[in-house]
Amino acid sequence: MDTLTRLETTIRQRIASADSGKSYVAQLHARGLPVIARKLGEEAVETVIAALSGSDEELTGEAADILFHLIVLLAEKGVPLADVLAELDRREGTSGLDEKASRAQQEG
Ligand SMILES: N=c1c2ncn([C@@H]3O[C@H](COP(=O)(O)OP(=O)(O)OP(=O)(O)O)[C@@H](O)[C@H]3O)c2ncn1[C@@H]1O[C@H](COP(=O)(O)O)[C@@H](O)[C@H]1O
Repeated sequence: MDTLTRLETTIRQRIASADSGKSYVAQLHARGLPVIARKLGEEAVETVIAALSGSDEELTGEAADILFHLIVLLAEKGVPLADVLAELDRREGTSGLDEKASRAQQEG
């Protein structure tokens, strides 16, 4: 099992355990979706700041934080990480520029 899938399994177990005294994930779950979504937004901002003015080490840490909180958000919503990976697989090999051009054509 890869790192992100193992992390998703742990996160889902923590959400199910609902023991917020012992688990940060369970604590986030108890605080609810708006708090988790806000946390993801904060981590995104911190990642941008690290990219623009931080070290590679800081950016690595912030990138890990954002991936972690994204998987918490997906788990909270019941969206499997596998679905996101499948969507990326589906997009594989299609240039973003080609996709954008075909969208512009469809929109007239
Ligand atoms: N990968 C992570 C991980 N990355 C970051 N974090 C936590 O995410 C939080 C990041 O928030 P901040 O840096 O903003 O810190 P903060 O100000 O204390 O956060 P808030 O008070 O605002 O919520 C910190 O408490 C980090 O410890 C993580 N907590 C847990 N995991 C993984 O999740 C698993 C389950 O964790 P628990 O639910 O705590 O058992 C762990 O075994 C790890 O594998």
